[in-house]
Amino acid sequence: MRPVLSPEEMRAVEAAAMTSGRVTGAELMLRAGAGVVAAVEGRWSALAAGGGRAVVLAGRGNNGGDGYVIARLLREKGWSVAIHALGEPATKDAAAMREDWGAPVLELEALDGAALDGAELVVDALFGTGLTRPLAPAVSGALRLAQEAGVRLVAVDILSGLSAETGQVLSEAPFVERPADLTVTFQAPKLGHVLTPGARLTGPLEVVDIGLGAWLGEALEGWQVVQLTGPGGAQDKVQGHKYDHGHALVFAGGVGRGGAGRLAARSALRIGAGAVTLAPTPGALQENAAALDAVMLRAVAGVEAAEALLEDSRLNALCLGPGCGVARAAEILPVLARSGRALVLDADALTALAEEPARLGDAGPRSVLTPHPGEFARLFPDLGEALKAGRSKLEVTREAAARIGAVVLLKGPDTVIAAPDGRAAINDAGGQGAVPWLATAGAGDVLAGFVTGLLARGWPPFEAAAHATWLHTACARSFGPGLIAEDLAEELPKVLRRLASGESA
Ligand SMILES: NC(=O)C1=CN([C@@H]2O[C@H](COP(=O)(O)OP(=O)(O)OC[C@H]3O[C@@H](n4cnc5c(N)ncnc54)[C@H](O)[C@@H]3O)[C@@H](O)[C@H]2O)[C@@H](O)CC1
Ligand SMILES: [K+]
Repeated sequence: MRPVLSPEEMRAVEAAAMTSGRVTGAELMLRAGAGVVAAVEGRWSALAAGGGRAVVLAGRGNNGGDGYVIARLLREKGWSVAIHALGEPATKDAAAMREDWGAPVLELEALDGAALDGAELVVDALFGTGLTRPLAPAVSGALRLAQEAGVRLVAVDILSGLSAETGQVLSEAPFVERPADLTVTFQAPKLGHVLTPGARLTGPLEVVDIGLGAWLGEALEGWQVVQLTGPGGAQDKVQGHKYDHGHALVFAGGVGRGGAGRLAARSALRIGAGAVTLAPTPGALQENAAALDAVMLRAVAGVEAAEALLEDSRLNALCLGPGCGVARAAEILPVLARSGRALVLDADALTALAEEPARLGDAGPRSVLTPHPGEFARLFPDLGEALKAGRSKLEVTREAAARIGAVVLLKGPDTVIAAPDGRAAINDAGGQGAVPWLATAGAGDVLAGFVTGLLARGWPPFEAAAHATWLHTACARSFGPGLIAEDLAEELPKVLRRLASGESA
């Protein structure tokens, strides 16, 4: 796990550092520029010898200021460097760096194919965390030329055109969706690096320490967003009886509709719930019995049977939705909500909730809702619209969680998990660690089962949702292409074994 900052938080960190008097903006800019050059040399050792041709695209703000530093450092290493700038520097520090460059600067409009011909490196220092409006066509046009020339493209802080806040593309003209060959950011990743499409367009990301570590914690007391980069807690089961690890109850549907529930149930068992019971309709008991061994079975016809079953206080985590049927989910949901147990609501349970929005608050603080974007938009139509209109996925998920007082896990290549208190985690599976083969039928049922299993083991809802999400992608990554949902839970032991031995998952 590592912190992910909004542009505003990054500015607060920078301001705290400068207010302390221990570092100046110019010093930070010099460190940033030097960090980019070192990252380029580290990534492409052939470039470390210098002597190549580089084109630096510089904006008018401090991102451009970093560009002037990079240009000067490359020149000192024997590179031939041309700078194409959007205009005169508009900040004091950037102007000072332009001064230190001391050589002519070309206009951005003068960038053409000839200027890029034979170049080994294009440095994009047009806009960084300050981008708030769509790129003008002249700017995206210059970027497009560089992207289409096939020259190595290094983005300073963030690819220009990406919002560091939302990860959305901000551009008036169509934007070439070619990922940067390297993005070098400072001190900590920004939201725009982990939310899609930013995660994909960022390309490989390097985070350079520019000496702001001391102020990170101090300035960000309310800072609560993390990127899931590893397991979210200890894996080990402590010694004990099976019921010391909880007993999960997964509701399933009627005849011929048991697959999703079985996947969820098996996944809950694999992730370590001490016992798991599947509860289909009485008519579907036989077919489920034929397909299950370690997972136990109890038929539940409706409300009364559910209530009777929940008298068993060992059943401590419930899962409603996968393959359950909307009518059945709607009928049983109030019983489960009243029970106060930890509760995962997925699939048909979410559809049932969307049909009766007044019940959204019933879920309760120990619940986790796991919608995909379509379900999310049905549950929270205004937030779904806001998302479509470019509002941050992080913010809408947080708002949804705060509204209903439960954890919301909004799926996608950039799954966002938000707690009602504002904590949030982003699982970036859309960028470098992309696992496209995870988009397969039943994968969501497995995720619901993983969350349920961790809840049964006593994990708090936010941590359970975050950790399950991370393990889910780790399983997909470990299995690789050809994956079907059945493979996910079967891959889990291998992933857990690797984690236990300290290897990466
Ligand atoms: N925050 C920090 O601690 C550090 C920041 N540094 C650099 O400074 C950058 C941020 O600099 P700035 O805040 O000056 O912002 P930028 O250089 O990203 O943008 C410059 C200005 O352009 C304007 N603008 C926004 N969208 C526009 C558009 N579509 N067309 C035209 N103008 C637009 C904004 O007013 C913005 O302030 C970072 O990305 C990073 O590269 C580094 O120098 C080192 C330290
Ligand atoms: K940039």
